Amino acid sequence: MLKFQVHSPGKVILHGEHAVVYNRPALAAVVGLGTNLQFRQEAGSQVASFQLEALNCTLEIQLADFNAFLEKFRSKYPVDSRAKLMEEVRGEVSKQLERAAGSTTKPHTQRAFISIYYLLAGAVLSSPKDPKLTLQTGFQVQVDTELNVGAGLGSSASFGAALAAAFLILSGHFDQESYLQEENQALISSWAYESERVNHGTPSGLDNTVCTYGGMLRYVKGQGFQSLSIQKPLNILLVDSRVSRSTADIVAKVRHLAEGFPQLIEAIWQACEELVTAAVPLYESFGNAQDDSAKFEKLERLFQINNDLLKAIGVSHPKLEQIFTIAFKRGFFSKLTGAGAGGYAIVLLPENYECNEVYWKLKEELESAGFGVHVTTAGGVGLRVSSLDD
Ligand SMILES: Nc1ncnc2c1ncn2[C@@H]1O[C@H](COP(=O)(O)OP(=O)(O)OP(=O)(O)O)[C@@H](O)[C@H]1O
Ligand SMILES: C[C@@](O)(CCO)CC(=O)[O-]
Repeated sequence: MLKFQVHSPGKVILHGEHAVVYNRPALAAVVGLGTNLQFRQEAGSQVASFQLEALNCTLEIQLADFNAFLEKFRSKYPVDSRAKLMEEVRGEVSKQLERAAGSTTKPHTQRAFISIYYLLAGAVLSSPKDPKLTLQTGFQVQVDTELNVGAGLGSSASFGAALAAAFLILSGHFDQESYLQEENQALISSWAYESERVNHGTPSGLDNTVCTYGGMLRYVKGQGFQSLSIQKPLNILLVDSRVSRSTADIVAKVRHLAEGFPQLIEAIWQACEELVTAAVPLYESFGNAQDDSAKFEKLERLFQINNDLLKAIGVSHPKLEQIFTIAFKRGFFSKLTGAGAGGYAIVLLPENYECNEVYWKLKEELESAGFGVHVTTAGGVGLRVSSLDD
């Protein structure tokens, strides 16, 4: 019986959030927090069951219903039509949820169920093993996460990448030994992107790419990415403003602003691009010299400029401003990350920050002001599959 686990990291955008939606480059990196998925096939079971800890719910799919759905889809559409598949899955899931719980299912749960059903059906329909593959053995999937959902750390892409890897292994696209091959990583990332599409209308593709491949990377929508060759991960403090918001809503508000003042906002995107260009060599050389303090100071300035540009497009929030002020007062530089209007801020931490008394004061002050604080690194490894003991 198939049994394995997947760890898929979350991400921070270091520079270029929002600008990336308008085809400008962004720099992003994985963080040391992520989603953990455990997959166990169960002999004799006819149910696929999903325990989603973050949403405090368990979702079930009866294999007989799922196989009937696949058969109907195959008879009506080309199996590689993702647009049709998403449409059909939305209909099927809302029927199933209505049957199970009336109309009481929360939006997060509904979206998670659509992602699960869509990615599972997509992986099985495109199986290289058998064009008529159906699921014969039930399984249990347990998903735990260290990422807050809807806070800018890419929980949806991390969740989608973990599901994609599990379902692609289940349907024979690759196995635990070959998932790191280039074409298999590209497949995981492309299905994680599909999961993102369930949540946002037009994601840039940045989040699923960085979660899958890891490290730190420069990304341009529609053009792919380049991995930065960093010497070592960067130390950062993630600060949770505890203000939740919807990425899709904020992206829509920024689009409205950009339509109202096209040249002005275009100039901001141009500045964001220059910022990424200036930042890349700094990140790539950081850590290769005895004394990095001059480079670190430049990075701090770039953090500040980037944050001010994001404030200019209206995606800050009074709680984020409070975080920036506390950090600045203690001599640290910070910026919002991701969509903004809440979610997380990142504070840049110097080498040996633990030996610095001011760091501990900063942490204490942020915590007593009610913010969630988590020290981590930016730029570690991407999605990993490993074996699972009982
Ligand atoms: N651990 C999880 N378990 C179940 N569903 C999850 C989990 N993490 C994310 N999701 C799904 O992702 C959706 C959240 O997506 P959203 O894009 O709003 O947040 P995010 O990815 O954390 O933020 P951002 O895209 O700004 O980084 C949820 O509605 C849910 O469907
Ligand atoms: C705001 C945004 O740039 C980042 C969200 O994490 C939107 C996107 O890239 O899709």
